[in-house]
Amino acid sequence: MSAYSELTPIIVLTGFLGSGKTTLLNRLLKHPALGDAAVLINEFGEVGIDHQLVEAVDESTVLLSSGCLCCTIRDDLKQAIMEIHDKRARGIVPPYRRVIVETTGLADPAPILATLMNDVSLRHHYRLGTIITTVDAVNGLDQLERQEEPRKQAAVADRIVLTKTDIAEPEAVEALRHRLEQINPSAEFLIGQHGAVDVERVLRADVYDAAAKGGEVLRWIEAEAAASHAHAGHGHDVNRHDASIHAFCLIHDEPIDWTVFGIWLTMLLHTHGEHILRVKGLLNVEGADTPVVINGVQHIIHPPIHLDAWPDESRQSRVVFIVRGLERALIEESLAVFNRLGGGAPQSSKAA
Ligand SMILES: Nc1nc2c(ncn2[C@@H]2O[C@H](COP(=O)(O)OP(=O)(O)OP(=O)(O)O)[C@@H](O)[C@H]2O)c(=O)[nH]1
Repeated sequence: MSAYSELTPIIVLTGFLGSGKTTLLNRLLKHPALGDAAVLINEFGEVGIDHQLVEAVDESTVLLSSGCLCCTIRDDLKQAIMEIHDKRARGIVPPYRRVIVETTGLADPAPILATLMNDVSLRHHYRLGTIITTVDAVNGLDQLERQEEPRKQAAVADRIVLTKTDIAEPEAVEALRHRLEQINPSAEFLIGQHGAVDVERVLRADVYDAAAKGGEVLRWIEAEAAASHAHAGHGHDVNRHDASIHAFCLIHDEPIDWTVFGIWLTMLLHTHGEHILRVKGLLNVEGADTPVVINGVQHIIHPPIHLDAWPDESRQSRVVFIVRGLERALIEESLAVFNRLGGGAPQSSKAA
């Protein structure tokens, strides 16, 4: 076994759906300390888009799209890290000094931490580093009340990065911070508008100390470690997530009319935003050579981003929805109406 100081730290970047993980990751990867980091990205649902939005995508970026990281963690995460480790040893990927794992927004962090802390083969070469949790200042308080995942994500954090403070009311930011301090008094708080954080502060003393987070966090991790021994190889725990949450992807081959699409999405989020936890897509827009990225979180649509190039060969538009208690058929029907009126929206859908 290597000396502790020689172990490669694994930074975990977590935070609820749409809270700004990928935005922050892109900023972190520009910092010299993290420029060579290996990155593992996990998405909820079959069709991943995030890895296409991380700017420094290369052989050191691995997409774990087979499901939710916290469910398949015992095999997939370990396997992905060991594969990249092996590639580093054989010179197939450039040497890296850190690994960053971006979880899904729906991740329960406990099994992830349990694996990174306790897996015998990982422990030979890796150690858990800083846990960074992004919390959306606009939707965060509501998400903390409604869902268990964001509460756990906040509770395990070393650093909590408050995002979207630029579009939130100052009183709302204060109330959110107060709630987060109750959940995790040991975390250091940072403001990270559009991912702009003090990276030195984020990385300082990157040794994870579960004991400092309070008894509850230790109990979660120990329970996961015990469950991992009891159920080795059992795979996905269907009860881990609220069964009313599901993801699907709409795909469209022809270029999309931007104005009509914008009206449809605005109306959809206005009416059903409470149930639309996340929508993100890569659009082939009429008259544009390169794709437009759209992002929505509940009732909010973020400004679209024009990419400089397509991330892959496909020129299809892809829009991923993660919804709670909303039927896919409802969105498809609304699309059908839209298509009859204006045309040009995604038509087919793929379950995830
Ligand atoms: N105004 C504002 N928008 C932000 C900020 N941070 C992120 N965003 C926007 O929020 C949207 C979602 O950001 P992402 O980085 O994709 O969020 P994520 O947590 O990776 O999303 P999932 O992987 O789907 O959970 C994007 O449109 C971002 O541009 C911020 O500080 N201020």
